Amino acid sequence: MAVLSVKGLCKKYKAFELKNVSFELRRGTITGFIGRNGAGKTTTLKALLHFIHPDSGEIRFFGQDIAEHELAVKQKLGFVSGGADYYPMKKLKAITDVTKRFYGEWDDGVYRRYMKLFGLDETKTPKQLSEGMKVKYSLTLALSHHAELLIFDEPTSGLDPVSRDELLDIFLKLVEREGVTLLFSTHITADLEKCADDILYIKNGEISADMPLDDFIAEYRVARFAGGVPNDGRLLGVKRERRGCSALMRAEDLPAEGAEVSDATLEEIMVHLEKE
Ligand SMILES: Nc1ncnc2c1ncn2[C@@H]1O[C@H](COP(=O)(O)OP(=O)(O)OP(=O)(O)O)[C@@H](O)[C@H]1O
Repeated sequence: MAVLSVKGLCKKYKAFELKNVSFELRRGTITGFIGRNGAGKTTTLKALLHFIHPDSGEIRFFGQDIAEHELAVKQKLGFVSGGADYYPMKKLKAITDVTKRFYGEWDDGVYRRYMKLFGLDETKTPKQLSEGMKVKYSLTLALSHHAELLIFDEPTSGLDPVSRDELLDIFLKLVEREGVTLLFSTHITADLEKCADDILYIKNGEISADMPLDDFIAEYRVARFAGGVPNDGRLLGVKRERRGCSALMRAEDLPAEGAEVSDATLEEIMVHLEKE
């Protein structure tokens, strides 16, 4: 049974549409949710959790339909989208006390451990925290009730490189030791190369790739040209570089004439594909 199964999720706004989004998450895996600004990542994540109401689609967490079992499902979930901006003038301790009442599996020991690790002080208010610290506090709340599935919207974007690395280590440990499943959106593709098993790639409201990260990366090569680019239909997303040009090629295609061909990073694949 999939930890999360999404079928035909649709949501229409005036100038944007989430089109028939379908995917599944396997237990004990990390999935990176990628796509350009405005591609529909936050809309998808919020619609999954019914923070916004989808127009149609079936969403099942742990085999249960969220529309029918919302409270039971949310007990087993940790969700973070942005920092703690609610109750800006309340002390963290007061916010924690309210939050923990909701969760049957709340674990004060785990909470204290993350508060200490992230250097958070309970006597402060969200207003007194930096953006990165607000995210860390939201993550602490999400990580303190033994959630089986964690869904985070850009959890690393406001963090310094050391904190980002620490957080990715936490993700890997949670998966390894507790079999937790994680879905998170990010623009920092290097983070995914460090920890993701699978990627989910959304383009203009539609899923354009859903597969193991290693397979996705293995599908492509980067071809670099010192001079002009040959007129070759197999070259994808040609772009100018400081010296010459580069393009993406499918790995099964023959190297283009005059090109220096190398493995592609996830960032290179995205940048070139988005030019198509
Ligand atoms: N409440 C809303 N009403 C109308 N349009 C909306 C609403 N919320 C989001 N949108 C539109 O939906 C589109 C997708 O937005 P979304 O926030 O899901 O993108 P994203 O992939 O998360 O982008 P980013 O990487 O910038 O966070 C955007 O064009 C946005 O303007």
